[in-house]
Amino acid sequence: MAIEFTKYHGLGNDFILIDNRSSSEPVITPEQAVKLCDRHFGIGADGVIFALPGENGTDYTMRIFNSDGSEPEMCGNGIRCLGAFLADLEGDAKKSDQYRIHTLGGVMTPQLMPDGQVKVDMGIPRLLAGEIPTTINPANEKVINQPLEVAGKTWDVTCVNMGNPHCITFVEDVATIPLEVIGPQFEHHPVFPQRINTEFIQVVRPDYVKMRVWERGAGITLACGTGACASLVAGVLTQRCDRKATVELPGGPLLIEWSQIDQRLYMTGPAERVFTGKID
Ligand SMILES: N[C@@H](CCC[C@H](N)C(=O)O)C(=O)O
Repeated sequence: MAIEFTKYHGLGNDFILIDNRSSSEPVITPEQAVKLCDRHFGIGADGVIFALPGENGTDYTMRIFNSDGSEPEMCGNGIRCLGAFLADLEGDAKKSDQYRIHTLGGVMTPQLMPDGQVKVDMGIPRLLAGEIPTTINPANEKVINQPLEVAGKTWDVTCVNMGNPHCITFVEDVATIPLEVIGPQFEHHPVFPQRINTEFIQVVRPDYVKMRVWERGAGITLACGTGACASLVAGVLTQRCDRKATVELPGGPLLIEWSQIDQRLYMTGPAERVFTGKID
């Protein structure tokens, strides 16, 4: 059976999107996803995203496999791509510019903006150690500027769950961080029982930061939407950032706002269709 797919990216964080609306289980296994994501022997992507029927009164459900076949709860760049993909699939039948999407990390709401960007209500960040999850602190305490030994060095880390888990550390110069060496050591550190996404942040101004990321299950990527949101939260909690800032990633900028009114995170950025194809 041939399966149609569309390749999208959000700032170079790239995904294979599959119309899975006629079934509540992904039509591709995690093992097949690993093969499709391979950049030499497959299509090449950071993950495979499925558009499934909505659950609990939502419009649709998003599920995603990382390029290593693991299943994360959420993906920020991916949900912008999913919003654009759904609008394409619905075509003239589209009734709204906004979708309520069920994910394993909670309900997220991407909205297609008139300028082609996608703005997403990413929900309220969770900050307790037990919610990350991490054993750095007792389960009912936050993890803000806590020392963590990784690769023979002590890093001050702040942990934030944006549906998926993030560990943020602030550095002088992101360009000097040997991501491919220390990224895996953060990801597999025993204090993170479900592994971790790790963001290194250089604060240029309170409203402009540079970020590099090592993603759980995908390694170095050009952008991470949930990571950008988690990093802004960490920047506010440690008095380094304004509540609204541009996060500059290797693939380009995301605008992130942590609303004082409803305490929710809002992420605005692009979602680009690249090509369509068929998997035999
Ligand atoms: N790139 C994504 C995050 C994808 C999931 C992540 N690798 C995880 O395992 O949590 C984003 O844009 O948020």
